[in-house]
Amino acid sequence: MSVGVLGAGAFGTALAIVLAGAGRPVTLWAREGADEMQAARENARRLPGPRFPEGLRATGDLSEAAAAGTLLLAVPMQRLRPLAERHAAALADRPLVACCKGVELGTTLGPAGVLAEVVPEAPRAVLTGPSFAADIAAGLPTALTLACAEPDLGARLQAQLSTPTLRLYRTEDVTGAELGGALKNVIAIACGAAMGAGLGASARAALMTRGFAEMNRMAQALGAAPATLAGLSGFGDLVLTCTSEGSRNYRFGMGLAESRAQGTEAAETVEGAATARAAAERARRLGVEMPITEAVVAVLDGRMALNEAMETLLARPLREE
Ligand SMILES: NC(=O)C1=CN([C@@H]2O[C@H](COP(=O)(O)OP(=O)(O)OC[C@H]3O[C@@H](n4cnc5c(N)ncnc54)[C@H](OP(=O)(O)O)[C@@H]3O)[C@@H](O)[C@H]2O)C=CC1
Ligand SMILES: O=C(CO)COP(=O)(O)O
Repeated sequence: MSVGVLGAGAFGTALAIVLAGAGRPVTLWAREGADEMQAARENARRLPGPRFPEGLRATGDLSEAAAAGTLLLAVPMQRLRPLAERHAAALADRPLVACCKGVELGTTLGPAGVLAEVVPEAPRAVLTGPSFAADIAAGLPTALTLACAEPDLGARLQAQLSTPTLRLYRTEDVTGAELGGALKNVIAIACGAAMGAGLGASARAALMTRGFAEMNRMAQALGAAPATLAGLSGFGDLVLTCTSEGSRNYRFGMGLAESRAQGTEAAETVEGAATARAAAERARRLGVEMPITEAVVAVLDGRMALNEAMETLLARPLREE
């Protein structure tokens, strides 16, 4: 089965490389620079280094990629709706796998919810979990979650998108999988800020653990299963992103501590910034407490300095774990 990847950022390119390397014919659509990539056999701008396998073709013509049997949508979360709206007709009749992590500003929907609104007739799934694009493209072992509410389609996509180095686990809990992938980026910003401020590894462990608790509160309020949050898409991705400077969200948090990140959200893809705001809004509406997320938003919006945010978290009433 052929695969079309829409969005030639780091992640889309890495997925295209590993799938083509495993023998799937893959067409990678880039809105800019496709001819250069196709000639150089490399995405020098977004994922420099890894070479394109023979079965990978880059194109600037979306309809070529959209003709594939399965489509992976690998653009940042806040860009998913404009992309899907613009190309709704081309996306309408084949499985769409959203590969973005986040909550949409305004609607507070995840990627599956956005696709359900824009292209309701297309079967959909979400691919999420702990993986850096560079690791996937280098053929390093990686395990991800493929979430699909339709079990038969989920099983087909799991088989189609697994390779000898990219191992997919399946779940029908789409809400849990997408919230795990979205909310861990907010906690990664908090952890990066704590480490950047020199608060130490114990403080980071506390933020990860209490962050995981608030991820679970939000997810369960929306009907997700705790087991999904404990899996690759929640706990797994939280661990990766909160402990590695390979993460853009974590690095962005470190930058906040050094007062050099405010206003730089647009410089690279930092999904946790918009997601923190959207998740905090959703949590307030649901009556769910998310103190770390609220603290991240307060710092991002310039309403609190980082040390004030930490003091506010530490001054919360003592309670049972
Ligand atoms: N990088 C990683 O390690 C991982 C990323 N992800 C997720 O994948 C998603 C994408 O991230 P990533 O690939 O890293 O991001 P990048 O910043 O590397 O690339 C984003 C890509 O999206 C393209 N894009 C943005 N807006 C549009 C649009 N309206 N139409 C078409 N293309 C558009 C950009 O095009 P252009 O180049 O022309 O600007 C760029 O190629 C995020 O949700 C991220 O959380 C998930 C796991 C791992
Ligand atoms: O989602 C990721 C790892 O699973 C990538 O993390 P960043 O977006 O923070 O770089």
